[in-house]
Amino acid sequence: MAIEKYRVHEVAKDFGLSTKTITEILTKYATAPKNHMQVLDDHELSIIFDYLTQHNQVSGIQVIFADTYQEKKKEEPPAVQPAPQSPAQPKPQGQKAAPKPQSQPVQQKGGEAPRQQPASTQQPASRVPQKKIVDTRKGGDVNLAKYDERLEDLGGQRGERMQQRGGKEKFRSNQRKSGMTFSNKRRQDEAEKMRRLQLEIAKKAPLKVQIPDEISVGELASRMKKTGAEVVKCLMKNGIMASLSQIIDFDTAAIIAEEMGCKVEKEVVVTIEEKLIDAHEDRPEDLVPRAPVVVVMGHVDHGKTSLLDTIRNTSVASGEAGGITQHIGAYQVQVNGKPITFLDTPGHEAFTSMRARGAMITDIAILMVAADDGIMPQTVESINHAKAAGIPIIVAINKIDKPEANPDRVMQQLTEHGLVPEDWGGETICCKVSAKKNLGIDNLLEMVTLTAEMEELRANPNRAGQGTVIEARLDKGRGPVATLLVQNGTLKQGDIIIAGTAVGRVRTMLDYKGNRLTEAGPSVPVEIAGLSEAPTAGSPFFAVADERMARELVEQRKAEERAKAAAPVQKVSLENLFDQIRSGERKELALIVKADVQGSVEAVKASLEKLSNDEVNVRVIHGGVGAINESDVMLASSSGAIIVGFNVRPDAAARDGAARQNVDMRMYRVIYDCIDEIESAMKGMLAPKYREVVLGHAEVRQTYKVSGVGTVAGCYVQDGKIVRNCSVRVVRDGIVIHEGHLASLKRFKDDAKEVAENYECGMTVEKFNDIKEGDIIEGYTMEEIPR
Ligand SMILES: Nc1nc2c(ncn2[C@@H]2O[C@H](COP(=O)(O)OP(=O)(O)OP(=O)(O)O)[C@@H](O)[C@H]2O)c(=O)[nH]1
Repeated sequence: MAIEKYRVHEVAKDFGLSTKTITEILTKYATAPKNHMQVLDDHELSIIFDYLTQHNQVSGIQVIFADTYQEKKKEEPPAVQPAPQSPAQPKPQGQKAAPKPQSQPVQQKGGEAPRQQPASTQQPASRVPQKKIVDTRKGGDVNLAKYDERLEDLGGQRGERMQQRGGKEKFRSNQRKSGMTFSNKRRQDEAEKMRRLQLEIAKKAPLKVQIPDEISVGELASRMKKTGAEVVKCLMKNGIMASLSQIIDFDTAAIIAEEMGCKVEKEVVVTIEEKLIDAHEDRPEDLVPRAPVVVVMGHVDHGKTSLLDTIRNTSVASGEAGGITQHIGAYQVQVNGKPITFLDTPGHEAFTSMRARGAMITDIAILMVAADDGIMPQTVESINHAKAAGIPIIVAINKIDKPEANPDRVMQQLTEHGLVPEDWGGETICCKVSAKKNLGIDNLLEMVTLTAEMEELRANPNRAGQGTVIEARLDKGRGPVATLLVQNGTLKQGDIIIAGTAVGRVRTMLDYKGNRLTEAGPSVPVEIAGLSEAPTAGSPFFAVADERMARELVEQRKAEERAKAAAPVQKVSLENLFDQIRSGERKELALIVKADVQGSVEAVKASLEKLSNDEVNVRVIHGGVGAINESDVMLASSSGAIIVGFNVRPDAAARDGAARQNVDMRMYRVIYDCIDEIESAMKGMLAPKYREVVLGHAEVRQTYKVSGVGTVAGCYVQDGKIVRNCSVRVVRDGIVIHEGHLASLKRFKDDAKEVAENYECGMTVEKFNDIKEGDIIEGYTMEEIPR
């Protein structure tokens, strides 16, 4: 900005004062100017203006405005008519310079220089005696902006007047310089200063960076407006070696960003799911009691189905004889006016398979134990499944009508599994019932309602319905049909729902009896039609407001599913155990132990649990005798457990399930090996160099004793292949009875290198002759694991 010069003599001239007066003011209040040509700075000018203002007071600000107003009015007629400005104002004549209202009024005659006027610092005050007391600018607290505005106004008016009155060109140019230009300049100066200051502040204020949960180093650098090298260097300073493409977590990124002078804000990414699905927490005052959801578990033939049938049939009003026609996988009964929802899918498999998918739908488990049979392997499984889910167990000791029933023995056995009956001072409710004869069922149901009351099960019926898919199928006439359990809110006919990868409107809604419903509240099971496809059991469903967005979410889920299928991830394995412990992800190592004899189960369980240390707790969530089955795999999958087998093998379904669900199964023959391996894995010292690769299985169909050779097994290769010299194990009823090598492999009379699936062959096992018909010979090799 060009700064115009304003000299002593120009100031004097503009104010109609002598150079001497100005010089005197400056000498008194600042430094004396060298001569009349000296350029004055802002400070000096302020002093002069202040001084003149103080010594040329007006009676009120309105006087000035009144003057201005009147003067303007007067200017309207073409003839220049000096008019009395105010009674106090001296009358100027003709083209004489107008008096300055707030400063020195100057009386000039003709072209006479104002300098000729005798002037002193005292003089102006005496010349405007009528204009009194308006001084707002005393002391250092000067409002410059206001001051400038006044000055500009005055200057502007005077310039205008001068022009009107044919004032000199020179005067006008001075006027511009002194009044208008000067104040504009000052104002611009101020504005410029302000802008610079703001810029400076903005520069100094820390840069705000938004950081998501995970961010690549390169992206972080660009968000912080820094170079990648600077960020990498800062990371290294903090002991983190990371390349530009490496992903770092929010905490690390935040530390780095703060260290580099940025202000960190967490970037919240709102997904379609978050936008679409109402997941707000209910306020306690909105919650009302809801019916408990009960599942019946137990060993085969202990009476689960009979119990469910009895409960269902007795609950049906006599008028509805003929029972329930519509079977929808869940039903509700009323006990003393209180509803109980039963999942009509007996067995823990269904229960655990849902839990494996993250669906926690049951509140209470009824454990059926036949009084004549006692606790059996599946009873133990059921106990452990319910315990893993953390739900209360009510024991129904069934078949008490049988003469051989021995409920006390059952109770004794229960204590061995951590369920101490109430009668014996424990907390487990045990009810003696007969499902067949309908004995004690009422009491059992009452116990269920009591337990439910203790659990304080609540839900909010006044929100959009949500819950879990219990089962779904494709009906020929009705299309995809799903049984849903509403867990919170109220599901209404016509609602748009999304369940896993299925979406659609609730076209029809039926209760378990087949009656049409228009709405269903919490804990109510319903069968609905109207979905685009049959959703998977265990999928959560939600009633949503926006169908288009719901369809978009379904597409997204389908794409995610495809991507997941392409890249399976191992949930927990001995290989990744240490990493998970180190990263704090895992605080507990859950194990399922299966062995050939109960003694081994107990021994292994005790030894493994002793491995617990400060960082990780080792817990055997289930132990049992026999081959590893699908149920074990499901429990492992839903609980994030590793399966440990001793002298047992997984059956075909378990093998498939484990492969599908990435469950780690470890087989051992010696307890010591198992303890050693798990201990090493926990310390991160596991160095498994070899992995077992199962080649195939052959069933022994016939055996021949050949003298000098031993027992020859005539086999049929069921799957895979058997290769000569491969390692084999002989498995009888799921239990490994021998491990060794093949001694010979023949097709008819010839030696064979390998025998493929569906072919017969003869084989002998090195140093083992106790082969029997029905044994399974599993061929395997050890393969090096690339590290
Ligand atoms: N005496 C007597 N028999 C019963 C009782 N409850 C069930 N049974 C019988 O026990 C057998 C098995 O009963 P289910 O209800 O099918 O047993 P489950 O546990 O559902 O069996 P799975 O479905 O095979 O797992 C049937 O023959 C029933 O009649 C009972 O209270 N008393």
